[in-house]
Amino acid sequence: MKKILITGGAGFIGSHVVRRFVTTYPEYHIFNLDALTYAGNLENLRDIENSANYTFVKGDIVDAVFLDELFSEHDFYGVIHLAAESHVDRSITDPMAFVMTNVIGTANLLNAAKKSWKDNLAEHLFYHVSTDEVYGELHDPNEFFLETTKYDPRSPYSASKASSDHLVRAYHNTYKMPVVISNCSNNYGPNHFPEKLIPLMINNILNNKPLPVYGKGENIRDWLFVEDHARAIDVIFHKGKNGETYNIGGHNEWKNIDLVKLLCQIMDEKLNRPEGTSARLIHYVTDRAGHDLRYAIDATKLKTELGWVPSLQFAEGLEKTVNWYLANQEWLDNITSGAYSHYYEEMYDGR
Ligand SMILES: Cc1cn([C@H]2C[C@H](O)[C@@H](COP(=O)(O)OP(=O)(O)O[C@H]3O[C@H](C)C(=O)[C@H](O)[C@H]3O)O2)c(=O)[nH]c1=O
Repeated sequence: MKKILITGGAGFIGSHVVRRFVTTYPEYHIFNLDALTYAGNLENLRDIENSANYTFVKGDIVDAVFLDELFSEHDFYGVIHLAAESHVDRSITDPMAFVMTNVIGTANLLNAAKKSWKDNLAEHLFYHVSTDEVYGELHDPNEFFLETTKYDPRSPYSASKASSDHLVRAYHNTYKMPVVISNCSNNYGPNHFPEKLIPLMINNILNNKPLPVYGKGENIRDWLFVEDHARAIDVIFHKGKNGETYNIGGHNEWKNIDLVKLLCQIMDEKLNRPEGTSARLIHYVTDRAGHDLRYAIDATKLKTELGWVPSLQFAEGLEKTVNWYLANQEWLDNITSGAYSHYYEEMYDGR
């Protein structure tokens, strides 16, 4: 049985990747390593936690000694590295947390893998899951990020992810570690922590709280359903070429304000509220510092070389997402006011 280590598997994207691998590949044993910081939540994996091919390990990738011990205990065939601090706003107020986890943590993981795999390095794989934010921002509507686009990270978050991408490439070039990297656009779907735009808006609409739209709401993001991202990771892990980078995206660009208005409309329908009720909650607030204008990704390489395309239309994905939050209000309440609320209150100002 091949052992695979997935880091950050209790988080939003990580939990979807863990579920996909545990349920699709009984021939693998999946180890989910997660520090269970504020956004990691084992509730996300209740349905698969008793699977014979699944083990949860609590630990922090910043702890190099712990990682060395873990790698000496298990001969992992591969690593899929998703553990990261991911919220841009938090990176503006606390950049060092991002440097520690995203840069130092990734370096520790690469080192532990390199030491453990030294006798047969070529037979292993280190997969780094990254973001399209490393490419900076776009202004020309006809331009898209390509795998060859020069890195231009502009927030502490994206700079920390760019650094970790560079470290992974450095281990490939210097030590010949087999690696793949993917850079994905904005994800949405079930289990998304309600600090990010879509779940925050859903949560605030449910609770009749103001909907904070940064600046004029003109910034553009490309949205991809999280299960489509997990499927892309599966495809790249199995078929990606050693040393290559793959962009992943939904080809689904939305101005923030249009997306918020659409969510208001869907929520009014679902909650049987008169049309326009939720939209009245929209508040334009001070813009994010250094707010990137537009992210748009070209995922042609992934399509032509590995055959991946997104499976869900946005309308279908949003419908699924909203339905999930309505059916799982306890999950949301546990984070915002229940069992996990101290994290939410401490780390987030509760907008
Ligand atoms: C939370 C919030 C956000 N926004 C705006 C800011 C952005 O233009 C957009 C999406 O923000 P969010 O923080 O959800 O996501 P991004 O800053 O685009 O970054 C996300 O997508 C990339 C790919 C990652 O790699 C990040 O890890 C992930 O967090 O909505 C608002 O207007 N109001 C709000 O309350």
